Parts: sequence; structure tokens; C-alpha cells
Amino acid sequence: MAAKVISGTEVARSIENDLRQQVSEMRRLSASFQPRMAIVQVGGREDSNVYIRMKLKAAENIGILAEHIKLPRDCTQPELLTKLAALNDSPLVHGIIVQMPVDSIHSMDAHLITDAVSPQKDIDGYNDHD
Ligand SMILES: Nc1nc2c(c(=O)[nH]1)N[C@@H](CN(C=O)c1ccc(C(=O)N[C@@H](CCC(=O)O)C(=O)O)cc1)CN2
Repeated sequence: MAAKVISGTEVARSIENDLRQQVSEMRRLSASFQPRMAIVQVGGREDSNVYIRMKLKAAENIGILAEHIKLPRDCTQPELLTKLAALNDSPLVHGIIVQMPVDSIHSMDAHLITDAVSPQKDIDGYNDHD
């Protein structure tokens, strides 16, 4: 049997089209519903900046509002956890991504941070509680 070459680009485009239709249908059923996600970044690593730009563009392409929340490198773990708790509690935010690695001058427990995202909003699948 001949091998079949699978185009990652075509698969990605198909997934994006499906998601766009799902978002559109949700908004048709509830005109007031506006899906929103938050991408939380600590610091300013350029590799992370590239990936975040890609995520923001992808969200825009399917009709999801994406907010890029940039926290400074001197952000402490309690401050980051407080921010994540606020996003967990916000009825306006439906998905949360914490861009890894957390680029802080302070020590951070990566698992504690990713597990602080509500499982119901963990659209990245980093949470150990899932
Ligand atoms: N919150 C997250 N942070 C980080 C993740 C993540 O998934 N969630 N992963 C990396 C960075 N990153 C996205 O942010 C990411 C990097 C690379 C890839 C990937 O699939 N790479 C492919 C090659 C892609 C290409 O060059 O075409 C590969 O490695 O085969 C996905 C996501 C750390 N932070």
C-alpha cells in the first residue's frame, strides 16, 4: 500500500475552519456570547512572544477575543497566582493559557502555576487535575 502524505497545513486549516464554524454557531444561538481567552505571560522572552503572536492570530481567525496579559519579570508567584484566580473567577473569560516558561526573576513552581488554572478554563491541557 502506497504511503499517503498528510499535509499538516491542510489539517490545521481544517481544524481552524471547524472551530470557526463552532464559534459562529455558538454566537448565532446566543448573540450576547463573546468567547474570550487570556494568555498570561511573565517576562518577555522572544520565543514566547512568537508563540503568543501565533496564538493571538489563531484566536482572531476563529472569532475568539484573545487578551495578552503581560506581567513584568519582577512579578512574584503570589502575584501571578492572584492574577490567575481573578481570571478563573471572571465569567467573561472562558479559556486561560499561561505561556511557559514563566520568565521571572523570582523562583516559580511551574506545576503550581499551571495547576492554578481552573480545569474548566485550561484550554492548554497543562493542568495535572485534568
Ligand atoms: N502554555 C504553553 N507554553 C508553552 C508551550 C505550550 O504548548 N503551552 N509549548 C512551548 C512553546 N510552544 C507554544 O507556546 C510551542 C512550541 C513548539 C510547538 C511545536 O509543535 N513545534 C513543532 C515544530 C513546529 C514547526 O516548526 O513547524 C515540533 O517541535 O515538532 C508547539 C508549541 C513552550 N511553552
